[in-house]
Amino acid sequence: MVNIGIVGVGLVGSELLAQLHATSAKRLKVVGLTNSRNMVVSDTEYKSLSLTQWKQELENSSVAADLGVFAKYLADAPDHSVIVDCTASDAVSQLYPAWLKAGVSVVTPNKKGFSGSLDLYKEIVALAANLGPAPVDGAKSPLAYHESTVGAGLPVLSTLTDLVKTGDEIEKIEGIFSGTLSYLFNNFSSLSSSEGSQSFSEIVKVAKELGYTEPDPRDDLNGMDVARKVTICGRLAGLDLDLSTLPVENIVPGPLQSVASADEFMAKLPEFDDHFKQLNEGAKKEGQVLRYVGLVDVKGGQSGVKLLKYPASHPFASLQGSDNIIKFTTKYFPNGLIIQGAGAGAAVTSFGIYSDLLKVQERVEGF
Ligand SMILES: NC(=O)C1=CN([C@@H]2O[C@H](COP(=O)(O)OP(=O)(O)OC[C@H]3O[C@@H](n4cnc5c(N)ncnc54)[C@H](OP(=O)(O)O)[C@@H]3O)[C@@H](O)[C@H]2O)C=CC1
Ligand SMILES: N[C@@H](CC=O)C(=O)O
Repeated sequence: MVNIGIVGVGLVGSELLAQLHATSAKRLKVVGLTNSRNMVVSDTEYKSLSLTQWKQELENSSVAADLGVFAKYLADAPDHSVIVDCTASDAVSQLYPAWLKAGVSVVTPNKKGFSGSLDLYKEIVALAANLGPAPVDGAKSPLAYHESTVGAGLPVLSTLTDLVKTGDEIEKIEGIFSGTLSYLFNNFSSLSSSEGSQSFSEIVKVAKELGYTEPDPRDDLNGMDVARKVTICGRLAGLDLDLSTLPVENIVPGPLQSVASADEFMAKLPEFDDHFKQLNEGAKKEGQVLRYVGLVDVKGGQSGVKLLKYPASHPFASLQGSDNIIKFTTKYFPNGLIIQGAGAGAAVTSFGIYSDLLKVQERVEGF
């Protein structure tokens, strides 16, 4: 039996609990939940918390959130424990090394720990038995899985890891890595779209309502979400990519880059609809569409993130909905290995996290 503690029960964390409940996961047991205010943990016997009443129990809990106490509770469990970080918090990701050192595995869709400081990344890799050279010691070995940090539930990182481990040589990884920006430009910049269709700001609003955006949608439009995914893939492919030096095209209009809150940003975005309309019309006149792409250029050193134009015949031009498309060009796959599908939203993200939890459970229990 594997104990699970979930940090962050917003959109993605709640959906994960719903998926665990719907499938009555037999060898996974949720024993702790915390948001930034309150926490609940089970008793000393680590019984499962209620997967139907958890919201009320967390809201009514008189125990203040304390990630130190939360992690110790999980580390003290008789069976293997996993902390699932479903926040977008940098501060929470800084705690992964301490959790791993205490023997607790980490599963997360949070990109911060794997794309932030290279030192933190290398420390996590060195401590997790599945990522680095740490000795594997059966059920005690802590593991770290983060499939949902790139492409939500799409098998992007597991495929990349397998290619690297089996001796393939990655030349480049390119694609549309953002569900939000895919949805935005698929709907806004199509050669068949009629005049007077939805404005740019209206489509951003829908993407937010559909759960595709980051908690703060500026993190999507400023390119940082894609830059983080490019950094994560680049590091797995052997590059020491760093966000501070990666070229990133920020498409947030200048005057909106410094507004105080996400709400103010959303309220002012309609003032810039004409700016985006003109960009789109420029592309249309050339018979092209706009697409926001990321590139990991292992051989050529040109990794980065940009808004580019593509003709209708290009595969990026005909994507649907929030789909991501990621193409690996490698020694084994000189014509490309392509992964495509829904790349954002609570259901697919939680599917990726749940699959990672099953990998931990299979690895520590052997079935
Ligand atoms: N939406 C998607 O399609 C995808 C999302 N992701 C990632 O999933 C993660 C979660 O996203 P989402 O569910 O939309 O985010 P939400 O904003 O809906 O939820 C975040 C949760 O984290 C909690 N939280 C924040 N800081 C802390 C803290 N310091 N300690 C404890 N809890 C904290 C919040 O608590 P409180 O309410 O108290 O503030 C809230 O419960 C993000 O990292 C995102 O990038 C990854 C792939 C796809
Ligand atoms: N905001 C992100 C969510 C998944 O990582 C996106 O739009 O792709």
